[in-house]
Amino acid sequence: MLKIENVRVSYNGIDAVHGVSLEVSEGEAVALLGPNGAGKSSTLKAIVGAVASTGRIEFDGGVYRRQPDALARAGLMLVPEGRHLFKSMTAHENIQVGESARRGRSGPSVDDIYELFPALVPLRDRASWALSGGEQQMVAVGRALAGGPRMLLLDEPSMGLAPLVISDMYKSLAQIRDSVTILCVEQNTQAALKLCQRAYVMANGEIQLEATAAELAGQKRLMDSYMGRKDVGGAVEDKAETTAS
Ligand SMILES: Nc1ncnc2c1ncn2[C@@H]1O[C@H](COP(=O)(O)OP(=O)(O)OP(=O)(O)O)[C@@H](O)[C@H]1O
Repeated sequence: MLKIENVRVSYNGIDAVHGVSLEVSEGEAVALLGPNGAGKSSTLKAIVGAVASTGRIEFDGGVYRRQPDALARAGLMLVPEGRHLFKSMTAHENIQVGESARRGRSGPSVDDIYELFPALVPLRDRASWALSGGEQQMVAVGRALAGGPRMLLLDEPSMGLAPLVISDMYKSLAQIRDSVTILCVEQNTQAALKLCQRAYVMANGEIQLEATAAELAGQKRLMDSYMGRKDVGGAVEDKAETTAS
């Protein structure tokens, strides 16, 4: 469904993504893992045309080059890092904005979205700036889902959230996994490997490893070394998994 080949991104002449190729088939949930600065977000931004890039981006059989609107029309939607909600609009209005991008595609109704995120029901009329990080993340995912995506690109859905909130977010994502194809960028390897069937591990702007989630789940030491985590007296120091909201 999504195939990118030899994608390169550079900022002010400095390469951030060095020729990344990856593929996600329809119906799959795939993780793109890696430490800070690996180039994960830049790869997602290149896919949706939010940064200049070179290389080939194929979605649903069509080749796209710097055409963000065309990709959104084709049903590829990004939930960006930091959520980027319309802060003065309510939670409900943000979700309605998503619905207005549906363009005839089928997908979950607004009621379905409240069913997926019941915590949003009493908050629907609250301005988005007054929501917690976890609640804003629910609205951001709900807004993208309301657009009836065929594929969702999720950029660090766990970022800045407390462990229990991450767990709830990932339970909701597991509920939509069978109806939407997913590419999920994460530093929280545990959460992403539970959601996804397969993963790419990225470091220094390159894909270092591709494996099934089951293979990677059994390779904790290897994953920790890729993610730049160190063992502290037997307990693994993992900023991404312990950051509170
Ligand atoms: N707008 C920008 N201008 C200059 N350099 C940038 C810009 N955005 C990202 N970079 C650099 O590109 C490299 C890759 O960054 P990117 O955000 O893609 O990594 P990441 O793997 O998503 O990291 P994180 O998990 O910390 O978000 C980093 O060295 C970063 O400093």
